[in-house]
Amino acid sequence: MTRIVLFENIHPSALEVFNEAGLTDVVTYAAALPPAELRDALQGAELVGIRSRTHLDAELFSALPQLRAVGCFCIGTNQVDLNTAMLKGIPVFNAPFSNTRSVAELVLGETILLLRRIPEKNDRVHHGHWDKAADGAFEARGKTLGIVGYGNIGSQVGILAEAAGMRVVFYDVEAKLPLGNARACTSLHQLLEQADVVTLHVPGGSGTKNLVNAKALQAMKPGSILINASRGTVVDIDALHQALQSGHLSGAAIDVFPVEPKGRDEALQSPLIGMRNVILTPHIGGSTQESQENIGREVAEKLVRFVKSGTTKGAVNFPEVPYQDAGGATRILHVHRNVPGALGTLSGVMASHGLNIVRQQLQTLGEVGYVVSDVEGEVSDAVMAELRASAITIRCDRI
Ligand SMILES: NC(=O)C1=CN([C@@H]2O[C@H](COP(=O)(O)OP(=O)(O)OC[C@H]3O[C@@H](n4cnc5c(N)ncnc54)[C@H](O)[C@@H]3O)[C@@H](O)[C@H]2O)C=CC1
Ligand SMILES: O=C(O)C(=O)COP(=O)(O)O
Repeated sequence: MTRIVLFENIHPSALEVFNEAGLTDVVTYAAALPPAELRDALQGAELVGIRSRTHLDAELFSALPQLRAVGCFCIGTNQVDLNTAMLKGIPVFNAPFSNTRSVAELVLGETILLLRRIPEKNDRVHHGHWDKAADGAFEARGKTLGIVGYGNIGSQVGILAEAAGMRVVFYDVEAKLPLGNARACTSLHQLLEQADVVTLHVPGGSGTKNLVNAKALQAMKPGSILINASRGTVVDIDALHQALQSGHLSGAAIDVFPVEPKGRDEALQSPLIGMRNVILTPHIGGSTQESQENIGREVAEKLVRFVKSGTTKGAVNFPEVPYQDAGGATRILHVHRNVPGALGTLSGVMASHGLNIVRQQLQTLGEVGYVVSDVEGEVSDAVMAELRASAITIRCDRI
């Protein structure tokens, strides 16, 4: 029985998908666990499901030789050591689209609220003040929204913002098709110096660490606004604090932080706490009923298809072998070091045991190759043992 362990309150739609597929050994945890507890909880697990708060590092992968695949029930995969997972023959799947609309809607809402200084006005009314004034309050119509990272989320934010009458510019390291009337900037600086509101939608990781630093903040227009619902590492939070305190920026909405609380009962530590016209949210950009239900289903289906057929389509770190029906044959999933003659070595072992290959697919990615072979008849334990013992083999399974 395939043991599946799910963390971080993954939506029950995932459980439904696993159960419908006959995978009923599912253990669920409501929260992310610290490293030692995480390792214990994962003993014997073949599949693991996480969201953005569970870190799967090289040490953990080494302690879990039975682990076959990882499902990130979110978009970001920077919390997983993807390279180590690949070298150990473990594909990592995610849900690249399901929560993108939720983030985009939140960003549009925050744009309008911050332009009107609503966080500050809301707080004042709650504390017995009635400052009825138009000072510092602006319409979104006619303002310029600068989108940094024009991928699945950034491009949707642009469409929603244009519907509200905003002018949209974007900056991306890759060439992108501008949607609606959006215009591409040739540099981050060009975007920063013209946008009234800057919103960040780049991935986390070393390539975007402190992308918005003191210099970038200084380049932004006086009185402009920063929104970050991407990753906490993208913004130098102390520099942002300074820019807000000096009044150079008039507001900010921050959903993600360099260090985030580990659970419900831990308070966020941030210099931004208590600042005027600053919205702080607990990393809920993608947290809606709709998105979580869809993500639960989407990622669970990818894991089920991998377990049942070996397909790695949609894996973010692994050679992608598309789905193909096994047509009654026995299927051998072989992950190997990508060296010359690997396919010949593998086929040679099968031939020496009289196995006839009816279908075979090979894909490679960097140092790893993945072969899905359909063979006639039974595949004995002796064949599997010989395949596993080969010097090129990383892992080998039979379906
Ligand atoms: N706050 C939340 O709850 C959520 C946060 N996210 C975060 O949002 C990020 C973006 O999500 P998607 O739009 O779906 O990703 P995506 O991969 O579709 O788009 C990211 C874009 O950023 C661009 N990019 C990469 N490095 C860049 C750089 N240095 N400067 C400018 N552009 C750069 C890429 O070329 C790509 O077009 C995710 O990686 C995740 O970290 C995603 C979902 C929910
Ligand atoms: O999808 C992402 O990358 C997110 O940041 C959302 O993460 P979460 O599932 O809310 O922990």
